[in-house]
Amino acid sequence: MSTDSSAKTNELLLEVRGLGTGYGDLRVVWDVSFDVRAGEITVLLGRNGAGKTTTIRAISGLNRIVAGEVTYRGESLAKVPAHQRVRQGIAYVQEGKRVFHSQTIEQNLLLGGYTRRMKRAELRSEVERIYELFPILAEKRALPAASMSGGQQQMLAIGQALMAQPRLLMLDEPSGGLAPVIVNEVMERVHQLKETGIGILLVEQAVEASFAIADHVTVLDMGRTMLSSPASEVSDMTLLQDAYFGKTAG
Ligand SMILES: Nc1ncnc2c1ncn2[C@@H]1O[C@H](COP(=O)(O)OP(=O)(O)OP(=O)(O)O)[C@@H](O)[C@H]1O
Repeated sequence: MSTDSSAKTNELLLEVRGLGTGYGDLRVVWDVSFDVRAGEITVLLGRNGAGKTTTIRAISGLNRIVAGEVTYRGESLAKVPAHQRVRQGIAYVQEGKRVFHSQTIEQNLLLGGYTRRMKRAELRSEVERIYELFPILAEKRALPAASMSGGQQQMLAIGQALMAQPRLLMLDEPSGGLAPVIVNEVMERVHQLKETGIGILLVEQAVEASFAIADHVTVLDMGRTMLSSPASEVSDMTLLQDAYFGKTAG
C-alpha cells in the first residue's frame, strides 16, 4: 500500500491528550487520553454512554474538539476539516455502517476508493489488495452485498474504508449484532490488518474478544479515562470486567 510503505513501525500516529468534546453545548467527554501507533491496535472499552463513539467522532472531525489536544503524525487536528482528515489518512467505519445492498461487493469496494481520486489502474490494484486481505470478498465479488452474512458485510465495510489507503483506521463496534463465533472471525481479520502497518483504534463492547488482539487498552467511564495501559501490563482484570458488566447491566 502506498501510504504504508513510508510508515515506520511503531510510529506514533495519534496522540489524544485531555480531550473534551460533545454535541453543541452539551459536553459528554471531559478528559480522555491515549495513543495509537502504526502497526498496533488500541482498544477503547467502556460501558454504554461512556463516550467512546463521541471520542472517535471528534478525531474524525464530526464533533468539535473543545478541550485538550488531538495530534495526528505530530500535527494538531483542531483546525483540520473532516474531509481533509480522510485525505490525510484517517478512516472511520461507523457503528452499524451499512454497505450498498443492491451493488456488488466489487462495486462497493470501488466506491470506497473515490475519496482518493485514484486512477483506474490504482483502484484496480487496491481492490486486489483488499481481496488478498479478505478472500471471502474476492470469492463473492460479483454478488450483491445483500447476499453476504452480517460478518461478511462488516468485512466489506472495513474493506471499503481501506480503499481510501488510511494510516489510521477507526472501527466503532465491528462486532455489533454478530454471533460470538463470527465476532472472533472479525477480530482475527482486524488483528491481521495491523501487519499491513496501519494503526487501529477499535471501539468495542466485546471485551474479551477485543482484549485478545489489543496492544494497548484504554477504558473510559463518564467521558474520562479510567485506565490506559499496554495490554501486556493489565494484570488486574477488574476494570475490564467493570466495563463488561456495565454493559450487561445497562
Ligand atoms: N447526537 C447526540 N446528541 C446529544 N447527546 C448524545 C448524542 N449522541 C450521544 N450522546 C450522549 O453522549 C454520551 C456518550 O455517548 P457515546 O455514544 O459516545 O457513548 P459510547 O461509549 O459510544 O456508548 P455506546 O456503546 O452506547 O455507543 C451519552 O450520554 C449519550 O447519550
